[in-house]
Amino acid sequence: MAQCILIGFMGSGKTTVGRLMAETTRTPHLDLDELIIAQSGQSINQIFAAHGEAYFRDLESQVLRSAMRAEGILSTGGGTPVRKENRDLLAQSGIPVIFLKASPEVIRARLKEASDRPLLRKLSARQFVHLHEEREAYYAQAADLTVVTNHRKPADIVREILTRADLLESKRK
Ligand SMILES: Nc1ncnc2c1ncn2[C@@H]1O[C@H](COP(=O)(O)OP(=O)(O)O)[C@@H](O)[C@H]1O
Ligand SMILES: O=C(O)C1=C[C@@H](OP(=O)(O)O)[C@@H](O)[C@H](O)C1
Ligand SMILES: [Mg+2]
Repeated sequence: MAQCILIGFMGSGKTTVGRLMAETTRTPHLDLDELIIAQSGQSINQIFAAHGEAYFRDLESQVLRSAMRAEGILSTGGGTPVRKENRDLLAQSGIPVIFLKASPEVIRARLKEASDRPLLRKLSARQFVHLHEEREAYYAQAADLTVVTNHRKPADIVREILTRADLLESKRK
């Protein structure tokens, strides 16, 4: 079973923090997007372009189910907790869920050059803020622990999560 699950908006740092946390604790890192890419042999952009978002979401739910059973730190995609089926899986898993929270301004700065987030490309500034607000409600609802990541180094964020090991352990018992 995964040690913990990281959730949060695109650019909140789930992949970066998950990778570093896995390295620090010498456990595997499981990243839903990377698993989907490996399984399908296509990039996230290619999957969205060739098959559409619904197809991607089906793959995501399928990969989530198996990744949760594996040992490691699990980084989800920003859209994972939007599906009720996925939220129910998270809630019933007994695995600690950590919400990496970042403001729209910080996220926009981090993802300014990113070309691998197909959902971002088509959003206006207003729509971006709206989507962020809408999704934060799902993240907050699913989280056992919320860590604000604005203007903090990944190593500092990992340290904070690891100081909460007691809380995280108690959920797994
Ligand atoms: N704490 C941080 N401070 C500054 N930049 C960060 C931080 N965490 C992530 N980034 C950068 O933001 C971008 C998105 O990070 P990523 O880990 O892919 O986020 P997510 O998986 O949540 O979409 C990357 O360029 C990454 O280097
Ligand atoms: O928020 C989303 O709906 C998505 C987030 C992405 O992952 P990151 O949150 O790791 O960027 C990736 O799964 C896909 O582009 C869709
Ligand atoms: Mg990611």
